[in-house]
Amino acid sequence: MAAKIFIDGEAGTTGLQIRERLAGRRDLEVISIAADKRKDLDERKRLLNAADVAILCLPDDAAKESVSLIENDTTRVIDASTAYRVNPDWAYGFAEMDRGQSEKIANARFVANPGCWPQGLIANMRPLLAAGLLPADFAVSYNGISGYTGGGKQMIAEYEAEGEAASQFMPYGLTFNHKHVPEMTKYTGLSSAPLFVPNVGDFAQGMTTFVPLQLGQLDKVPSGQDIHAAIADHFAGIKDSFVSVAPYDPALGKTPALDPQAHNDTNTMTLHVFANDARAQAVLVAVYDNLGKGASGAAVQNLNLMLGLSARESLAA
Ligand SMILES: NC(=O)C1=CN([C@@H]2O[C@H](COP(=O)(O)OP(=O)(O)OC[C@H]3O[C@@H](n4cnc5c(N)ncnc54)[C@H](OP(=O)(O)O)[C@@H]3O)[C@@H](O)[C@H]2O)C=CC1
Ligand SMILES: CC(=O)N[C@@H](CCC(=O)OP(=O)(O)O)C(=O)O
Repeated sequence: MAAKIFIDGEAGTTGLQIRERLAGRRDLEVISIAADKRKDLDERKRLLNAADVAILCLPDDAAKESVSLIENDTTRVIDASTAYRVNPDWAYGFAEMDRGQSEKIANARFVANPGCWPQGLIANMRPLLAAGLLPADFAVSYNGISGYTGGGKQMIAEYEAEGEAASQFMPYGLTFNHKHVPEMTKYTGLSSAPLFVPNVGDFAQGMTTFVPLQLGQLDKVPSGQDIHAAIADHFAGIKDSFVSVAPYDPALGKTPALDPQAHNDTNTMTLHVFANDARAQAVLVAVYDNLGKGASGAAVQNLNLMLGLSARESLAA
C-alpha cells in the first residue's frame, strides 16, 4: 500500500519544492490540505493523524503545534524547522554525517531536517575532529553566501518586489546568535560556538560556505593534504552519499565549481579544501542548494530512508 505523506505548510517555499520532488512518485500518496483550510487546526489534525509520514514545513511554533496535534503513535515526522534539531529524542537528518546516521534516520519516528547553513560546516569540520586533526576547542569561524529563498516567502517577496533594487550582497546575523548556531556546535563536536557571519545575495537559490582555518595555532599543524584526506576518507565510507569531495587542488581559483548556484535543483553538495602549508592556512568550502541538500532535497532523502528505500530515490525528482 502506498505510504500516505502529508506536507504541513505545502504552500511555502520548502513545502512546494518537496511536493515537486514527490510528483510522479507512484509509491507514495501525497494527501493534500484544501487551500482555504491550510491553517485550520481540526483539518491539520485530521491529516496529521491520517499520514504515515508528516513533513512539517512551517515556522518553529507551528511545527511544535503540529507535533502536539498527533494523537496516534504511528505517524512519523520530518520537521524542516529549527524546533527539534538539538533535541536528543529526534534523529538529526544529515544522513552523511556519520556512518550509521542513515540507519538512525531510517529507524526513527521523529527526524529533524538540518538547517541549510549548518550542513556545510558539519560536513567539513566533523571529520577533522573525528580524525583528531583539530581539537574540539579549536576557535572556528564560518561564513558564506546564500540565495534569498533561504529566507522563505517573506524574503522572496522583498527581493522580487517590482521597482526595488535589491542589495547584491548583504551580511546579517551580526549579533552572532543565529538560530543555527546550537546545531552547528552540537554536530561539529566543537566545545564552543563557531563565529558565524552569513550573507545573503541577490540570487534565488544556492550557497557557498567557507571555514577559514588558522592552523598555526596548533601544536601539530596538519597539511592541506592531511585535511583533504580526512574529509575524503569520511565521505568515501558513506553509502549512498550525496556529498562529494573535489580532488585536492590548492591552486584552483575562480572556478564555476565554487559558484553558489552550481548545485541548484539537485540534492548534492561538493566540498573543496584549499591550503597554503607554508602559511599554515586553509579554507574549507561547501557548495550546495539551500533548497536542495539544504532543505527539500534532504527532506526527501530522509523520507526515502524512513520508507526503507535507498536514499538515492530522491534523485527521482
Ligand atoms: N527556505 C529555506 O531555504 C529553508 C527553510 N527551512 C525551514 O523550513 C520551514 C519553512 O520555511 P520556508 O518554506 O522557507 O517558509 P515559507 O515562509 O516560505 O513557508 C512557510 C509556510 O508555512 C505556512 N504557515 C505559517 N504558519 C502556519 C500555521 N500556523 N499553520 C499552517 N501553515 C502555516 C505559511 O503560510 P502563510 O504564508 O500563509 O503564512 C507558509 O505557506 C521553516 O521552519 C524554515 O526555517 C529549512 C531549511 C531551509
Ligand atoms: C538567506 C537566509 O535568510 N537564510 C536563512 C536560512 C534558512 C534555513 O536554513 O532554514 P532554517 O532557518 O529553518 O534552518 C537564515 O539564515 O535564517
